[in-house]
Amino acid sequence: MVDTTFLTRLPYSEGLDEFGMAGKGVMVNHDIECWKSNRHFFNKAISSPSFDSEAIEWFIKLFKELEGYWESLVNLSLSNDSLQDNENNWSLETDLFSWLRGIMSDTVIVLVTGKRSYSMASYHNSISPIKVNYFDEVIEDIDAFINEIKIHLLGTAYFLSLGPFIRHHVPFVKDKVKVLIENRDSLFEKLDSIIKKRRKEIEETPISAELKHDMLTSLIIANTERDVSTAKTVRDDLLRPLTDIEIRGNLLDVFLGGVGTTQHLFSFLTYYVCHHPQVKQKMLAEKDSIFPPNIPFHLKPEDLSKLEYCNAIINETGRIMPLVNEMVRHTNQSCEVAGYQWDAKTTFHININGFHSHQDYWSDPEIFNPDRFYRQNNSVKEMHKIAMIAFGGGLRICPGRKLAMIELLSLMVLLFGKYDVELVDMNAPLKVKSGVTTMCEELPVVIKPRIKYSHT
Ligand code: HEM
Repeated sequence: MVDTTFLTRLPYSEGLDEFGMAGKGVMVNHDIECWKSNRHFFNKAISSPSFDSEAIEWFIKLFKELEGYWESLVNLSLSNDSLQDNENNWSLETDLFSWLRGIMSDTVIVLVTGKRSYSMASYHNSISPIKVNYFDEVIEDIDAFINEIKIHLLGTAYFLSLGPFIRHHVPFVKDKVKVLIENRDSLFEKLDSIIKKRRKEIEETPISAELKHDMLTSLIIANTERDVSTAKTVRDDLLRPLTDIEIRGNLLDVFLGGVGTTQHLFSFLTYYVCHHPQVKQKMLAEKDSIFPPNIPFHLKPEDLSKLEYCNAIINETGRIMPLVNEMVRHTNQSCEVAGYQWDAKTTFHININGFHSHQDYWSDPEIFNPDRFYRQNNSVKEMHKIAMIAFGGGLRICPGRKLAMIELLSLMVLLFGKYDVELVDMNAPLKVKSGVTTMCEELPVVIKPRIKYSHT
């Protein structure tokens, strides 16, 4: 029997109801039965082996596209002849953080919707006099969309913590809330339009024809005659097709959870790796031993698990610089925690950084040391299981962690394997903003080809 004492993240909130989030999707869904069925479909849609392969394939394609933009920027500063002569001798100073926003957003959007967005192209066009053309994008004005997601995520706090009178009548607050509601409407309209178009495409596809593997298609066909999957992890009465509003809730959550997170974590990782040359060396040695330089390779899901040290670097980055600062749980029944009795309807705010820097679990917790997670014995693994909660824990653990690891490991292989990445200013502190989450703001780097590396 599963212990459901701490299954709820937040209690019902009339503010979240007004913001269109209460009882929808997975992230802030207070209704356990509804959460269970949404989470079941969410997990199913993003955890199939074909989804993992597709994630890597798209990531490789999008990384190639990114290299094309860098090449175009380098070409602007070198004549064609000198570029030919110096194929391995150019350098590009650029904001890696902005490119990461592009590649991570474009990856999640294509995997979720099955259609392209052009966030990297849009960033390229904003900094280069040479513009690239793109067409057939699933979301017009991708920058506005990504901004709307960020505003919605940060704006949730207003609806959670302020009562209706303050939200709608107090000067300044009411103006901010009005902007947030307009932002919500614009965001929901875009999501609804994506769902409606895909529903129509599916309806027009003959029953005998194979459908795409993207998350949106999986959510639309779930428990309909088109659903070929038999995997069940919830009670039969919860297995019913999802409504468009429920699908919108899931799409919103995958974008809220999946668009910015890996971008920030990879920025932190790059910063720490650049400040620890011995870690960088060990990381490159591992990569080169699995994918030798100058021998073409094609990344596959099973290759990623061989990258034990790269995995350890990601874990250590998530430990020392957790992206999400609080894990929240609300309980509807009285309980005992840490030797104290707690009444029903208590909300617990768990300080993730407190766990990650606790002296009982970690020696020298302020030191960046991926070896803590490298080739651990079982007792260390068990100890770290409760002390390391970068992706949360229990039944509400992050459902996107596998996709996040695929993106992060693939990028480590492709970027650091092929390019030498250095910070522009080694003395500059990492520029971050911290609230419920810690977000990177920029990461100026110099990128050069790794001399002995040839293209794959
Ligand atoms: C480095 C990347 C990421 C980090 C560090 C991260 C971290 C977290 C954390 C700490 C939680 C709270 C878990 C808990 O309360 O126990 C969470 C929940 C969640 N994450 Fe992630 N996440 C990442 C990437 C992603 C991605 C790529 C997606 C989508 C594909 C995603 C979707 C979600 C969703 C939907 C939830 C709510 C789950 C629920 O309440 O059932 N996350 N994440």
